[in-house]
This record gives sequence, C-alpha cells and structure tokens, in this order.
Amino acid sequence: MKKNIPKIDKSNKVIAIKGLKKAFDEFEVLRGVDLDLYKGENLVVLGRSGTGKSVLIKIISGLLRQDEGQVNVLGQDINSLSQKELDKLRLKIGFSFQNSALYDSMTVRENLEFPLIRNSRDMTRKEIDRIINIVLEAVGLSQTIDQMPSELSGGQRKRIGIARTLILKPDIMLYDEPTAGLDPITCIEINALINQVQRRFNTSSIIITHDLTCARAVGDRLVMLLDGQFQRQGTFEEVFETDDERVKSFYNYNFID
Ligand SMILES: Nc1ncnc2c1ncn2[C@@H]1O[C@H](COP(=O)(O)OP(=O)(O)OP(=O)(O)O)[C@@H](O)[C@H]1O
Repeated sequence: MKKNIPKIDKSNKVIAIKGLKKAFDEFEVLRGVDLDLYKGENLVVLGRSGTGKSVLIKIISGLLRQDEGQVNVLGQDINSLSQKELDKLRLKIGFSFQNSALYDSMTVRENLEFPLIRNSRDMTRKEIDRIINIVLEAVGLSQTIDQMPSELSGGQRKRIGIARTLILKPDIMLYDEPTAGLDPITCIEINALINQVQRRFNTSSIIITHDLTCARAVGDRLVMLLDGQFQRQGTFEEVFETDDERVKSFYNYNFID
C-alpha cells in the first residue's frame, strides 16, 4: 500500500475509454475495454504477456487505431484528430518505454535538451538550462549533467530517461515495464521516483508492469487485463482477494516480496 496519499481529482478524467475493441486478423486482443484515468492518479495495468497492454498504450497515444469504441485523451477524441492535432496531443504525453534508450553519443545535458530544442524552438539558453536543472534535480542526478550515458548505471539511465520525458511537462505519463531488468534496490528507487513524479508534477500515469512489488508501491488503483477485458480492478489487495485461478496464478508467478 502506498504511504503518501496523492491528490486525485475524480471529477477530472484525463483518459476515458469505453467499449474499446482491437483485433489483428482473427485474433481479438481487446474485447470491450472500459478504462478511466483520473487527474493525479497512478493506475497500474497488469496482465500476462501478450494480453494487449502495449496495444492499449499504442491506441491511447494514437500510434494504433481501434476497431471499435471511444478513446478520449485530455478531452479529445483521438480518432477525430488530424495528424497535426495528434502530434500536439502527444507532446502532453510522456512515454517511458523499456527501449527508450538515451543517445549514446550525447551527454546527459544534450540528451535532455534534445526534445526541448526540437519542440520549443524559441526558448532561450537560460530557460533551457533552468528546465534541465529542474528535471535533473527531480530525478536526483544533477551531478551527471556532463556525463555520457555509458558512464551511468542502468538505474541512472532509467532515471535520465524519465527526466527526458518530464522535460516537456507532460500531463500524462505512460511507463512501460519501468523496473524490468533492474536489481531489487534499484527497483525500489524507481518506484519511489514514480511516486515523487506524481506528487511533484501532478501527473496522471499509467504504469504497465509484471512486477507486483512495483504495482503495490506505485498503484493507487490497479486493473488486470484477462481475456481482452479488465476483469479485476481496485487496490492491490482488492485485485488479488479472489478465488479466480487466473488471478491467483498471476500473483504466485509474479510476486516476490
Ligand atoms: N501490429 C501488430 N500486428 C499483429 N499483431 C499484433 C500487433 N501488435 C500486437 N499484436 C499482437 O497482439 C497481442 C498483444 O500484444 P501486446 O504487445 O499488447 O502484449 P503485451 O500485453 O504488451 O505483452 P508483453 O507483456 O509481452 O509486452 C500479441 O499477441 C501480439 O502478437
């Protein structure tokens, strides 16, 4: 259970999904998904490999089109947007993907300023430096500003990746397996960072994970994808207090305390 209760505004849905369906040829991946994400909330999406978690995130970010259902993101129906409007909306969504690697030939500073310079061309050097310092301080790595990614640990690279995502001040954060491949202590640090980002920047986040220690540490609410729908939802305890064998085996297989 999370120790610090964040401010969640249940009257403000930043994502509202209804009746979402998506199939690839004959294979129905999402079979009527309903999902709301509230302002300020950390929502964990659980599910076995291949259940459609990434497909869901790709639909939310406009990278894939749904077959049926409504997907509303920050008040906009993503299907009705032009490419230009979609690109603008995407700037309000921060993606922390497993493979969102840093550019190896650039310093930490250059990695961080890259999205800023590309998207806000009229910013002064002073303003760029100010924002870089804020996000680096937020992830606790101010001292690495002139280092190369190869000089950082896996956990530090992950943090810089999150800092790079924060630099455009996203309203929504999407974390795909944020603790994958990290040792247990670094996992704890990344979980703490996800909670810190939520409180400090008042972001609303979807966290996809298999790591139930992470799910319990960061999730205000959890949902579990089973057979193409969210069959379980609630707090960590509520989701796993069930006789459903599918849920029990997911827990037994994935939980290491
Ligand atoms: N572009 C695509 N074309 C065809 N099939 C696809 C495509 N994208 C995803 N799929 C299929 O949809 C299913 C769900 O994939 P998805 O990547 O969303 O799973 P996941 O729950 O994120 O799994 P994992 O935890 O392993 O990442 C898989 O069977 C996958 O093969």
